[in-house]
Amino acid sequence: MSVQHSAESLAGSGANLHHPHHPHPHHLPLPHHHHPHLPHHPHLPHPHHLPHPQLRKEEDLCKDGLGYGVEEEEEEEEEEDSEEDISPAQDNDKPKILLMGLRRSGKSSIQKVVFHKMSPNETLFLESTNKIYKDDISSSSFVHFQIWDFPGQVDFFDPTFDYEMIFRGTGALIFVIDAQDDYMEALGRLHLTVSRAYRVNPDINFEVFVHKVDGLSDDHKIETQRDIHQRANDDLTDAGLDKLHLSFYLTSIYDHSIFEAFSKVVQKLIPQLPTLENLLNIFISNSGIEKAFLFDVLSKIYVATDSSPVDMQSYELCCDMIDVVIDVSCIYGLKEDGSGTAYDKDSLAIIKLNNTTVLYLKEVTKFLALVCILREESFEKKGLIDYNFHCLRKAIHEVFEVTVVRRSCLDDQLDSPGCSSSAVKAPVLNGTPRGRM
Ligand SMILES: Nc1nc2c(ncn2[C@@H]2O[C@H](COP(=O)(O)OP(=O)(O)OP(=O)(O)O)[C@@H](O)[C@H]2O)c(=O)[nH]1
Repeated sequence: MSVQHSAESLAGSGANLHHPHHPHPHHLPLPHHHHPHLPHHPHLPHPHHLPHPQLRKEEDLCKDGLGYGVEEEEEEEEEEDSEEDISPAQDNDKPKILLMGLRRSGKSSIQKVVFHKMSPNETLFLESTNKIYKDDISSSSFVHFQIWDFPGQVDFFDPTFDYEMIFRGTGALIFVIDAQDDYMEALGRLHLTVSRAYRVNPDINFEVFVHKVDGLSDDHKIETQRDIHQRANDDLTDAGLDKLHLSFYLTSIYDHSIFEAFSKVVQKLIPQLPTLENLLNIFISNSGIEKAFLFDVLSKIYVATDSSPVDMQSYELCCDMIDVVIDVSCIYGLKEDGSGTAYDKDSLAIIKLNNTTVLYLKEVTKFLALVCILREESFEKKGLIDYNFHCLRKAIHEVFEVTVVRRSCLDDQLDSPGCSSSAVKAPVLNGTPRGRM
């Protein structure tokens, strides 16, 4: 059970509901901390089919005399839909994201803050990681992968460390550099790590988090990133690895930058991204919406957004909206005995800010929510928005249903005795053929 609510004038300016250096509201010890009530479920990806969303402009709706009537009729269908397991990957098909970097660079903190709702201040007490820690994100989230947190002192020359096996099944390698520390040693380690990984699997996405930038001034941040970028790329050029591409992000666990960076890392691993982006573009342009994000509710990673640029304030505002909705639902939406879920198919929230901005959140799947930012005038056409949302939701379900069908066909083929496994190509994730591990 969830709470539907509309809160007027929640934030003064409509932005920045929290200060970066204070614990974020979602880190306060509210009941959703571990999201115990978010449902649990299975998964899948790969659509190559763009469903026709049939979104409508206002005139079309009026012409047909459609609107809520149609929505109500189809509501029952939707209920069934939302019980289905729709998410991007099957167990065998989970991409791995590796977190590497020197000791104390912040790897475990990143993993705990983004995926386990740990408060940034609590990370001060994290103990050093001594062995590879594997975290399976799939049971509670749409984003479906394993994160492997490595100890800082990984030794590539240790014969018990089978780095070939590890890199072969990897979708993304995140290398964390402590920007508050002298980073020359980290750069040497970065070079060694990425060059080894690249030789084993050139399809890995190499992501460099220039981390702990909360302690740096804006100018210093940019200068540090430029310097690290330059040195890392020079090292690669000297080693003849010009084709190895590194992406850089300025991150901190004390603000939303770590969630934003992780969103971008994860998006590169979602094959349906262009389709989702396209659907969101059609949706916003037909509904008078300024910006729309498709969020993984648990992690607050945005799985997709329309193609207009993302500004940090809008992203933060939408993250805060998710926190508010889940917190209110946890407090007032559960049954007395604590049963029920804080996020379900009825989850819907509208928040009107006092600067004529409206925030609109609605459930899309068990794990995904659409969060939109729009102007008050556009919200007058709420019927149109609701109708178009209904079409968008259906299309998103179709995108992942197609994938489920494709996957199960592929599995049938692999299992059938007449079919040699070599006759069927291994599933490809972002160009990375993945063996079953
Ligand atoms: N200021 C600041 N400190 C951070 C940030 N992220 C992590 N830290 C701190 O950095 C310290 C080390 O963090 P860990 O997450 O344990 O580092 P690690 O890389 O996992 O360390 P090992 O397990 O030894 O490899 C902790 O005290 C964290 O609180 C950040 O964004 N900003």
